[in-house]
Amino acid sequence: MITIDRVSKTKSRTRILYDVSFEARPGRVTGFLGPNGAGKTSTLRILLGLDRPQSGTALICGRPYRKLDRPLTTVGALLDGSGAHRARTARAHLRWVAASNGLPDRRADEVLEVVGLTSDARKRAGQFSLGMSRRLGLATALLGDPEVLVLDEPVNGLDPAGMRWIREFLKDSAAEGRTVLLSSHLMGELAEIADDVIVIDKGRVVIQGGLADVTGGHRTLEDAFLALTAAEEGGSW
Ligand SMILES: Nc1ncnc2c1ncn2[C@@H]1O[C@H](COP(=O)(O)OP(=O)(O)OP(=O)(O)O)[C@@H](O)[C@H]1O
Repeated sequence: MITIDRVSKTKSRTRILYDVSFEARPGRVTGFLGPNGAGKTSTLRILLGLDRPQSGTALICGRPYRKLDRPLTTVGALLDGSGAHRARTARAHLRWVAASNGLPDRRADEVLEVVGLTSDARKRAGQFSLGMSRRLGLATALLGDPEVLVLDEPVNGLDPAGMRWIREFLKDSAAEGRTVLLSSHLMGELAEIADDVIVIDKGRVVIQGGLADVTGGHRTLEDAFLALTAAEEGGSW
């Protein structure tokens, strides 16, 4: 469960988040949708304890990230890149992260298998393609078998097969009872996978609810969003 309650943030004297509130529930894929610069990454960074809000709270399973002990066992996150040092092999990277969270070495091989990287375990992260790096990042997020997954633009730049793989993976994760929160600026992509949708624009949540409710009487989620924001300044989707 993820609970964001009236989170506000100012950066360089500019307000970038205004009382952002939403929930992401277990067993569901929640899509956090908005154009470039809407505030998605800023919100996720606060949720993951990488930044502090001026006001409001962001909780994972009822606690702020910083209060989780062995956080990897509660939440797995995928932000930019895989997080692995270029010179480290995939397996060495995973073993290192596992050890830092008190997890056994064998988890490295288990998660490599889950993401389909077993045959690349001895390759250095610097030799990985974008799709492989994304899989390695996901493997890292899964090390602690967390009940919550948070992913920032996980399909960005992936080829259709990679996109489909992540989509299926996240759906299966939610079906197993996990809370899955993913951000995207790709409405079509989110419409394929999300059960619930939160739309953010210029730092404010403009609508949230089940996918069908948010799409409402509109043909697509994109039409719904454009109608909501009256296509201010043309947007940048
Ligand atoms: N360090 C900073 N100083 C000032 N403004 C910032 C800073 N970091 C982010 N911002 C601003 O905050 C707003 C939200 O940025 P954020 O990266 O959260 O958006 P986003 O929805 O993730 O966008 P994208 O889809 O482009 O990744 C943007 O207007 C951005 O310019």
